[in-house]
Amino acid sequence: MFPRACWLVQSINSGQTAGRSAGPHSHRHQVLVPGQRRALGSSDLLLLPSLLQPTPCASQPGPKAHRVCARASAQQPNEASATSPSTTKFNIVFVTSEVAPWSKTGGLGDVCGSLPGALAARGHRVMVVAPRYAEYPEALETTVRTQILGEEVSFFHHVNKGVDYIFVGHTSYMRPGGLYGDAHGVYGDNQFRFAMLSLAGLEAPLQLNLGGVPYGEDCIFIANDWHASLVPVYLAAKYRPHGVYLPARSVLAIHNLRHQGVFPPSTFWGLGLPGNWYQCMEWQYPPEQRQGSYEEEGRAVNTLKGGLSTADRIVTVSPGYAWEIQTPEGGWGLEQMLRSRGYALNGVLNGIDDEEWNPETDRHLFQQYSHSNLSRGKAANKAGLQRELGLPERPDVPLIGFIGRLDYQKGADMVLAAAPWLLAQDVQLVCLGTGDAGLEAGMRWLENAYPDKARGWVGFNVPISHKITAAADLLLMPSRFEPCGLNQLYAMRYGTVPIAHATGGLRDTVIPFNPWDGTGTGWTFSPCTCEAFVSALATSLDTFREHQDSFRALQQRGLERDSSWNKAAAEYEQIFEWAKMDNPYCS
Ligand SMILES: Nc1ncnc2c1ncn2[C@@H]1O[C@H](COP(=O)(O)OP(=O)(O)O[C@H]2O[C@H](CO)[C@@H](O)[C@H](O)[C@H]2O)[C@@H](O)[C@H]1O
Repeated sequence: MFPRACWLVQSINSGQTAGRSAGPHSHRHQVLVPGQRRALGSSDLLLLPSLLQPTPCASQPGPKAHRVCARASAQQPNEASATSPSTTKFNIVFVTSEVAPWSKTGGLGDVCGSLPGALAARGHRVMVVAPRYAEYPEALETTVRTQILGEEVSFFHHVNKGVDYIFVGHTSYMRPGGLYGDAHGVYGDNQFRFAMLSLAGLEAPLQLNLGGVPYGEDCIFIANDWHASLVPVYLAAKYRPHGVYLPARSVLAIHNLRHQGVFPPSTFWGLGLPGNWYQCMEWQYPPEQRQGSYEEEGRAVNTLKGGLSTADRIVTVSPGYAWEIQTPEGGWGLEQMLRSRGYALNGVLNGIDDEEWNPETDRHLFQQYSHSNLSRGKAANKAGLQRELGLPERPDVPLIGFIGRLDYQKGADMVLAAAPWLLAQDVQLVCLGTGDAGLEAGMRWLENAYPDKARGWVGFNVPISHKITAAADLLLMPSRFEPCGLNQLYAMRYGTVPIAHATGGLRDTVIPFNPWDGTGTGWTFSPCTCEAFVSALATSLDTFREHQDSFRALQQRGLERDSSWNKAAAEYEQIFEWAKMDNPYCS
C-alpha cells in the first residue's frame, strides 16, 4: 500500500547531513508577543462560539504532552462567505518543492505558481521558497549565504506579480534528471535535499532583506506536501524553544497524502533535530503494511507524519478529500492521526491560474475562443489537433482526452481497460501522460492497435496538454482518489465536459448532469469499476450525439463556473486568522 520506492532508499549521504547545532538563532528581530495580536471582534466570536473554552489536546507527539488549543476552529472556512480581502495583512511564506512555471511535475507546481499571486493581489506580502533546479536567468543572486545542515546555500530572488520568489541554490538541486529522480529511480539524498529546503524556507524571512525589509518573525508558513513537512517540525524544535518565530504559525498543505517521505530510522540523525524529537518523526507500520523494512518492527522516519504532528493548522485541497483522509480507505495509515487533529483540518478547493488557462488568450491553442463562439472555437481546435496527430479530420466524431500521470492514482489502467469498448464506438481517444513503464507501454499499444482512432502520447508536454483540453469534447478522469484535481477545472473552463470518478475533489467540483432540470457540469461514476466507467461513457456519448442542445448547455455551464482563486484565497485567510488566534500547537 505504501510507496515502495521510499523503502528502497538506503541512506542519505552522511557527509552531507551533518547536523548543525540546535542553538539559539543568531538573528532576533522584533518579537511580537501574543498580547500584541489583533483583538477579537464580535464576528470572530460568532464564528468560533467555544473559542473561550480552551480544550486540552491529548496525546500529541513532540516533547510536550499537554497542549491547549481553541477547538472551535473546527469549522469549515467556507462558512466565512465573503470573498472580500481580510483586513489583516499577513506575511505568507510558501515552502514547496515545485513552483510553475519554473518547476512542475504536476498539480503542486500549478498551485504554488498561482495561489501566492492571488494572495498577494489581496494585499498580503507573499514569498515562495523553492529549490533552484536550473539556471533561472530572471532570478538574481542575493548576497546572502548561509550554512544549512553543514552545507552552504545561496538564495536567488525574482519578483513577479507582487510575489517574492526565492530559489534556494545548492548543488544537490541541479541535476540532469527530473526533480525527484532519474532513470535509476528516486534520488538517494531526497530527504537531505528537502530538509535543506525546509530550513532555507525558515531562514529566508529572517535573513533576506527583500525590498529593504525582511519578512521577519511574524509569518504564516505554508508547508506543501512531505517535501516541506519539516518546516513545522523545525519551527517547533529549533526556533520556538529559543524565542524565535513566536508569532509565526505553520499550515501544512496536503496535496497528496499518498507520498509521505518515508526513510530509514537512522536517517533521523541527519536532520539536525534534537534527539528527543525522534518520536515526533517515528512511524511504525502495522504488520500487514510492512514491506521488508530493514528494521524488524516496521519502524521508519515519516516526514509527513512529523509535519502533521507539529503544524498549527492542516489544509488539504478539497473538503471531500479532507473527509476521506480521515478514513481507513483514504488515510494511507495516517487516518487516526488526522482524525485526532480534525479540529484543525480544513479542505479548501483549489482554484486555477485563469491567465494561463484562459481559452480567450491561450497561446498554445490553434484558435482562441470564448463563451460567445464556443462551438466554432472548439471545432477549430479539434481540427487542428486531429491534423497535428494524424487522426482523420472529422468534426462530428467525439474527441475524448486523458491527461495525467500514468500511475495507480490517475486510473490510466481504467482507460486502457475501457478502450476496447470505447474504440468500438465511433470516437477518437487522445491520451497524454508519463510515469509507470507498464502504463506507458499500454499507451503505445493503444496507438498501435487503433491507429485511426487513438493516440497515446508518452511524455510531459504542456502545450499539448492545452491543445487536448481545448480540442476534446470529453475529458476522462477515472482517478482512484483525487485530492482536488486540476484537469477537470481546466476542462470545464475550456467547455470540455469531464467524466470523473466521484471521489475527493472530483466529487466536489463536477456536478452530475441532470437532464430533467438542466443542471450539472459533467458525469461522475461510482464505484471505480470499469463497468461504472463504461456506463458513464455510454451516457455521455448518447448525450453528445442525440441531445446536442443539452451537451452544449453542459459545456456552457462548465465554462461559466468560477474556478478563480478568489474564494479559496478568502478561505485561506480565514484559516490564517484561526491559526493566529490559537496558541502555537507545538511549542
Ligand atoms: N504528461 C503531461 N504533460 C503535461 N502536463 C501534464 C502531464 N501530466 C500532468 N500534467 C499536468 O499536471 C497537472 C496535474 O495536476 P493534478 O491536480 O491533476 O494532479 P497531481 O496529482 O499532480 O496533483 C496533486 O496536487 C494537486 C494540487 O493540489 C491536486 O489537484 C491533485 O488532486 C493532487 O493529486 C495539470 O496541470 C496537468 O495538466
